Amino acid sequence: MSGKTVFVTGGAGYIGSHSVVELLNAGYEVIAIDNFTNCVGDEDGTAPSLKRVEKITGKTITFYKCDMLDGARLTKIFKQHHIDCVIHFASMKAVGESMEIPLMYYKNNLIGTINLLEAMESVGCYQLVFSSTCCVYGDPETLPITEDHPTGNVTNVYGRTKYFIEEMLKDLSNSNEKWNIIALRYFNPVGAHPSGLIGEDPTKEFTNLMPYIAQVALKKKPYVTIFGNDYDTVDGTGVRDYIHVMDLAAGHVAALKKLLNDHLYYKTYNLGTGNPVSVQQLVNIFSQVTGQEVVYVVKPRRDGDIVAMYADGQLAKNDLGWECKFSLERMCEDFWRWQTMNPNGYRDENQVSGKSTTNGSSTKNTPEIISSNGNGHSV
Ligand SMILES: O=c1ccn([C@@H]2O[C@H](COP(=O)(O)OP(=O)(O)O[C@H]3O[C@H](CO)[C@H](O)[C@H](O)[C@H]3O)[C@@H](O)[C@H]2O)c(=O)[nH]1
Repeated sequence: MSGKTVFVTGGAGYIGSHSVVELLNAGYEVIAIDNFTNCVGDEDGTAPSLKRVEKITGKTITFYKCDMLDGARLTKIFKQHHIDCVIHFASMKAVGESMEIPLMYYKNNLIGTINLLEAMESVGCYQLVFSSTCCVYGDPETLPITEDHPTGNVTNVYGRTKYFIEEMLKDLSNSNEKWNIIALRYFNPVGAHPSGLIGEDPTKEFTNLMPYIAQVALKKKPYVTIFGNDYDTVDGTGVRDYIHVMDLAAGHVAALKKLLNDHLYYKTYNLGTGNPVSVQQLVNIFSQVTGQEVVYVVKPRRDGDIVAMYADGQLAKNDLGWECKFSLERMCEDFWRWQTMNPNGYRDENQVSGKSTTNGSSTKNTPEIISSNGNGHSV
């Protein structure tokens, strides 16, 4: 058991909540904050996702509803606890939206991070795992992508905020050798915890591929749009590296262990499977695994889309002793379980009761399973 206390920003969100499960299971104490921009929060300021995490793990989380733009409050929380290390997930993250309201993205992501770093400095906490993205590589010059691939040629504002933060963290680690920072560059996280109790529940429109496919399989949307089938790829559709969110979560625990054992100053790692998967392949596999019909329509390419991105994960494997365990089939299966048990995400009445987070209360949920024997097909 680690006995260390980890401060998790964006802890109630999709990747945050799954990582909190892994942290608790690894013996860490967790203090989490969230402002509920990307996830559902209860009216009393508690997080339904984290109540379910407590149910899954049988452990308790200290939670604060807190906006990272409120630097004074952040520092106050740091001064109230002994915090050994930080995992920083919180950010605005929708690529399309970032192009429409860039100032909001720069303000939230950059200033929020600066406030966090100042709060950490104020209590002498210098261990940080930062949630970055493969977006920092821009349109890749070579595949699979290694960590030394050039960064900065980013195609959207969201990715640029992450790139700027990476640069800032690098400067910080050069300025004071006490800093010990890992930036994890995620490829495309999908799937859900195998219990079906926690998963991705976007507060805004569904835009990412797997959540959209699931909405179609649930008959909540009529069809999936495949953005372009004339790329130079295996079947003409876009290629990505989908990674199970539980593998990603385990990657954070591995990174944290590394930080607590070694002084790295500043280091980046890719978290991906290295397995290239096309849009068409994902539609087909999702349909096969779930036995649901996934209707799709091919339309023109989406503006700004990159043709193909997948990771070289060797460095994380060697240094962190971490590798992906879950197959693409398992990603679909677990995502579908979450969706069918919670067709309205955390908004459903909640069947889960358990120990509550700070100020928490029990909630209920109504599972619903829609079945059909169809397969993926186009219209
Ligand atoms: O309805 C859809 C949605 C997506 N796609 C295609 O599916 C692939 C994946 O698209 P997503 O929108 O799911 O994901 P992106 O790769 O565009 O972006 C995601 O992964 C990035 C890293 O690669 C960032 O993390 C970003 O925040 C996150 O949204 C792309 O080829 C896209 O064109 C479709 O064909 N139809």
